[in-house]
Amino acid sequence: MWALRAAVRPRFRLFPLCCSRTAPRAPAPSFPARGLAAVGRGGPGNLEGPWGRGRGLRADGGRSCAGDDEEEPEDADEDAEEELLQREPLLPAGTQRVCLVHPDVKWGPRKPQMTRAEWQVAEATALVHTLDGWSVVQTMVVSTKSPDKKLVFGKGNFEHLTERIRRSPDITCVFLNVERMAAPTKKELEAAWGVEVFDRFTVVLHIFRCNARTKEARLQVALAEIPLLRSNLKRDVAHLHRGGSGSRYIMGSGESFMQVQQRLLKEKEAKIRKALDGLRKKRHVLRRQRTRREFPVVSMVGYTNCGKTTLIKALTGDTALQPRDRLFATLDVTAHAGTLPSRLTVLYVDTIGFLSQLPHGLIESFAATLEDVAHSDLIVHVRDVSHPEAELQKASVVATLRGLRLPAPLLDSMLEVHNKVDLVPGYHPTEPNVVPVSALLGHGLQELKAELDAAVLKATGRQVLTLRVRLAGAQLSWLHQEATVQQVDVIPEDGAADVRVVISHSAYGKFRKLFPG
Ligand SMILES: Nc1nc2c(ncn2[C@@H]2O[C@H](COP(=O)(O)OP(=O)(O)OP(=O)(O)O)[C@@H](O)[C@H]2O)c(=O)[nH]1
Ligand SMILES: [Mg+2]
Repeated sequence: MWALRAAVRPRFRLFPLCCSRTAPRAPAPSFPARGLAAVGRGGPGNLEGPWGRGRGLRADGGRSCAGDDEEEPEDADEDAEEELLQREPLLPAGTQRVCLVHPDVKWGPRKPQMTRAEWQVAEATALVHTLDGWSVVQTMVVSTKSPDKKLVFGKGNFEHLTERIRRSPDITCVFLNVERMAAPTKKELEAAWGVEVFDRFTVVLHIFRCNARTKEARLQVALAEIPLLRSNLKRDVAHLHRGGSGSRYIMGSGESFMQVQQRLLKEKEAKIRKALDGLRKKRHVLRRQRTRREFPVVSMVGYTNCGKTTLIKALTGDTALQPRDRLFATLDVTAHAGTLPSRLTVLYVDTIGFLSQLPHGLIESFAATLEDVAHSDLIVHVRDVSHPEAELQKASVVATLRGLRLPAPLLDSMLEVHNKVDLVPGYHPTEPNVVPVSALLGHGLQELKAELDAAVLKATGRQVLTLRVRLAGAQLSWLHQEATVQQVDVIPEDGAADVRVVISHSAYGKFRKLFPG
């Protein structure tokens, strides 16, 4: 920063010490984005709000996921919401030795673009290892022309695969690396292989369940699960009918078992949407308050595990942030206050990471959370340039952002950060306008902060001005309140001061009106 101080004239000088717009002196605590109103109550160094409470969860309706505490319901609404979150486990408990089966589509319209089977397998393996007690004991990459067919593979390959799985007693389940598996496919594969079979949707959903902390994130996961419950319902009803144990009509209601279950599911979906709507309204109110306080918001987006949380931690010094070497470590959108060289306080929003072929329903369910990205002043796209599939990851993130229909100026002004350069000796970005950093080692952070400063000032229409104010009046304290005071040079003989401020257009307009001349 303090190049600014070097430019000071040899006069008596004051630096702002306690204004609400200056840097928090202690590292600011993190807080869920929906709790941003707290900023308005005492500045970012003095946040209060729900982030201090244990944000535990019962993620799978019975078995709590590692590291979670129970969250106390506060009122009847919360009780009802808790009830919506009680669900059957998606995946079996305990240690699992997984056989990863990857259908390799080498030709045709379903062939994945820009990627190779080995990286898809590596990503699927990383997903499995995210689950406590789960490990991949065998990996089988099997060619197929038509992954949409009921048995996914051609006859010969399928028989060969079945024999290999059947001959391996150490395998406890199979992860079939397809986006979604139809219920009849799952049933037939399980019958043939003699173990449970899961698709990417179920595995990712389970990880989401385990990692979601806030009520909103948990409800969003519950909403994303509805299609899965629907297809399970069809399977269960077919099973009941075949077993002859399901009565076709529920006594007196005139509804079949299937209709009752579907109705209940519809009601559940409506309740979840309503609860989410309530949270969304709260979020809107809080966002309005935040806009009034005019803290610029910088959203960090990027592929999962690229280092978003680590970078925010490095930029803010927020020790509450816990980066982890696992996919989807962050599921709750949280905001963290930091200071730029101009002394401007900004809020960095940590977001859920993206994944190529992330099931659509999941992204849609998280659209409300991602609304914060749409309402930010600047988007920073963090990339892991040490990753062999860095280009594919970039394409996947950009495509997802486009799908969110963000305002064009926001997409156009996006800043790209190349992270983990410490893992690529001699790294030099080939593209212009990108900032190379190592969030872990703290390399390149000053350059990044300078870029962020310029981009935030531009995006928010703020300007750096030097204003002459009278010391006797209220101008100086008004500027401390409504702008970011960078420097005050007192001119004793005039009873005045030259004040350098970062000020928004609207605040400057108010200043001129309040203190004409
Ligand atoms: N070597 C190196 N590792 C890094 C760097 N930045 C982050 N990491 C590591 O990458 C892993 C993931 O970091 P996170 O900050 O949790 O990544 P994220 O993008 O927030 O991940 P999700 O929340 O899961 O999407 C952690 O093990 C970090 O220590 C870096 O600059 N260099
Ligand atoms: Mg994270």
